[in-house]
Amino acid sequence: MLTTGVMPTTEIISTAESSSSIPHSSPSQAKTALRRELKRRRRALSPREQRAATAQLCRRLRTLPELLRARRVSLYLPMGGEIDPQPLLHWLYRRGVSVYLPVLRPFSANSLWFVAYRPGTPMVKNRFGIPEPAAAFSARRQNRLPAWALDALIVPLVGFDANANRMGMGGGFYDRTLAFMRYRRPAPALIGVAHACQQVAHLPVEPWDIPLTAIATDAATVRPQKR
Ligand SMILES: Nc1nc2c(c(=O)[nH]1)N(C=O)[C@@H](CNc1ccc(C(=O)N[C@@H](CCC(=O)O)C(=O)O)cc1)CN2
Ligand SMILES: Nc1ncnc2c1ncn2[C@@H]1O[C@H](COP(=O)(O)OP(=O)(O)OP(=O)(O)O)[C@@H](O)[C@H]1O
Repeated sequence: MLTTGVMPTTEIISTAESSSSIPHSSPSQAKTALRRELKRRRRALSPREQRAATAQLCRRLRTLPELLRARRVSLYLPMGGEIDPQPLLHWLYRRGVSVYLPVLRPFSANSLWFVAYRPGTPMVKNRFGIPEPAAAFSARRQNRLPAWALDALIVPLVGFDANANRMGMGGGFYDRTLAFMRYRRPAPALIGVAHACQQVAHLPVEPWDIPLTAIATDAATVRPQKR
């Protein structure tokens, strides 16, 4: 359901590109307005609503087969009202799963590395103010993995729809990092997570979008219909 009133859905859909090349155009006004509205919605949740949503989300994530069989998992540290996957950490550590965080890759615009996150990992804030493993720690090869070596990624979403299409922060970080998934198998499971209130009726599918395996919220699990 598109309850934002920011833009008619048809206008949002009409911004989808049909070409297979990856244009470096600025995002459409409709997409920018929708992103702003969805970020406002999640920031508007009270601390109590945030805590309840996080607990429900993590309960749901613990039942997903993709996470039950994963040995190497990435998650993220939340900002700006994002739903918090951190209660999952103890469950993962207890089961001997290796946990990784996304780190902004140096010398490679808008793409990510995944760096080991365990007790004692030295942390700094990145340019967006999000804590991430410190540069010297991330620089050591034994502390990091490329995305293809993970079994599952928990991916933060700004918006999603009933067909598990996603919208992120707009930097193209995850799409660039996961672009290999178009040709390389096996590929990690991609589990998008968001608050239920971040669902909209339809999102445009961009040529560079990498499809998610599933989306989990505090209220539901959404899987893409057969393509
Ligand atoms: N928690 C978290 N970590 C993450 C991501 C994310 O979406 N959430 N990312 C997913 O790609 C990557 C970082 N990408 C980002 C892309 C854009 C902005 C950004 O535009 N920030 C605004 C303020 C935030 C807001 O508008 O709410 C800014 O710095 O001005 C932040 C992170 C890796 N780590
Ligand atoms: N594989 C890629 N190679 C080059 N540019 C890319 C690639 N994927 C996405 N981009 C660029 O990134 C920009 C942001 O894309 P989009 O608006 O879809 O971000 P998003 O999916 O919301 O962000 P994120 O992936 O960080 O969650 C677009 O301008 C797009 O051209």
